[in-house]
Formats: sequence, C-alpha cells, structure tokens
Amino acid sequence: MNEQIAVRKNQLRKQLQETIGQLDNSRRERFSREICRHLIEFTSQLGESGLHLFMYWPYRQEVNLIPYMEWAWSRNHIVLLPRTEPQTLEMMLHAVSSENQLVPGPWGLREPSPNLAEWTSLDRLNLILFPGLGFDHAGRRLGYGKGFYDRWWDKYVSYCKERGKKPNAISVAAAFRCQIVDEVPSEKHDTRVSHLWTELGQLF
Ligand SMILES: Nc1nc2c(c(=O)[nH]1)N(C=O)[C@@H](CNc1ccc(C(=O)N[C@@H](CCC(=O)O)C(=O)O)cc1)CN2
Ligand SMILES: Nc1ncnc2c1ncn2[C@@H]1O[C@H](COP(=O)(O)OP(=O)(O)OP(=O)(O)O)[C@@H](O)[C@H]1O
Repeated sequence: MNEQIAVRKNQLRKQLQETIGQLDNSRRERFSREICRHLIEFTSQLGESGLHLFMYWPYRQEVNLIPYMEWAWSRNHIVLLPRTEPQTLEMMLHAVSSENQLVPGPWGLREPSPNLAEWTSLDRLNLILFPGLGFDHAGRRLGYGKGFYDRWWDKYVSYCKERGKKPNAISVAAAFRCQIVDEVPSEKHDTRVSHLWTELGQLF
C-alpha cells in the first residue's frame, strides 16, 4: 500500500478516536437512537419482512445499533453479523436472532458463536451497513485498518459474478456527525457507501 496514504490514515484514525471519545455517554445514546430511527425508516421502504441485513454489533464508541437490530428482529428480517478470522483477516457471516448467540471475539469484539452455521448466500443481501471511524461526503470510509470490509467486499462481488448476478445490496453507513471529515485518504481497494445517516439526518 501507498506509504504516505497509510500514514495519513493512521493520523486520521488517532484524531477521530479522540474526537469520538469526547462524546459523553448520554449524548452518544441519544444520537444513536436518532440514527436508528433514520435507519428503520429507510429499511422499512425496502420491504416489510425477510430482508437480509448485514449489520455489526457495536464496538467501542460506535453508534449503538441495538435498537435497529431489535426492530429488524421484531419485523422478521434476517440479521447477519460478521465473525473475524484473525489469521486470515477474513470475515464470515452468520444469521443471528438474539444477543445470546454472541460470544467474545478478538480485539474485544462480540461476535456470532462459531458453532452457528456460516451464512453463505451472499447474493441475497439487501443492505450492507459498513462500520467506520470516519467518513467523508463522497462515501469514503476509514476503518480500523485491517482491511476486513474491503477484503470481504471482493469476496461478495466475486460470489455474485460467479452466479451471473449483480452485487446489488445497498451500501450504507451510520455515524455521529463528529465522524464526518472533509476527505478520507483513499486507495483503489477502498469501498464506498452510497447513503449515510448521522443524528442530524441523512447526509447523502
Ligand atoms: N462493530 C464492528 N465490528 C467489526 C468491525 C468494526 O469496525 N466494527 N470490523 C471492521 O473491520 C471488523 C473487526 N475489525 C477490527 C480491526 C482492528 C481492531 C483493532 O485493532 N482494535 C484495537 C485494538 C484492541 C485491543 O486489542 O485491545 C485498536 O483500535 O487498536 C478491531 C477490530 C469486524 N467486525
Ligand atoms: N481487497 C483487499 N485484498 C487484500 N488486501 C486488502 C484489500 N483491501 C485492503 N487490503 C489491505 O488491508 C490493509 C488495511 O486496509 P485499510 O487501511 O483500507 O483498512 P480499513 O478499511 O481502514 O479497515 P477495516 O475494513 O478492517 O475496517 C492494507 O494493508 C490493505 O492493503
């Protein structure tokens, strides 16, 4: 990877972690509820039930998506959560229907139990929610720097192509307003999101 971009990404990661850290818990919770409300409104327009939604269990200071996940479960949507393989830096998806199916994972993540069957029908995904430390107005994202989502995205695109299908899930993100920056340094492999919500509403 381009060394200069890697350095700029690391600087921005540090800066954003500090900025997000300054949000107090009560605002974080209030903003998260607002963001979940926007996500629910958007997802409701995609279908009444049975949608395949690739979400993530909140980590550290991320938006708390649990209200959105509980809403999805209540509407009989299928919630898919990632499980990381630290050796290969790959992610597997598992359908999860309750918090009880999560176990402690690497880096302090909470992940689907490896005992659950892997969910592989990637061409059925309707929506992919990308986590990130920061985003810009063009939909570029900055993650934790292990390339999990970029690598998984390649797998997703190949899976669909091999079956003669278009990878047509909608790529979205949810973030606090303070996570939006002018420009996220980006490389060719970096995937972008097409919709983003903050506590103030839809940014694009
Ligand atoms: N909620 C959520 N789940 C997710 C991601 C995410 O960004 N958010 N990921 C997106 O890719 C994957 C996990 N990626 C990660 C990559 C690096 C680190 C990491 O280095 N964390 C700490 C070190 C923590 C420790 O060891 O104590 C760090 O920031 O220094 C964490 C997660 C899959 N699941
Ligand atoms: N599609 C890919 N195939 C192989 N390696 C990749 C791919 N995408 C990214 N990488 C590698 O992963 C590393 C981290 O990439 P990057 O800084 O873009 O991560 P990130 O998007 O911030 O992290 P994450 O996706 O885990 O949240 C880089 O060394 C990059 O070369």
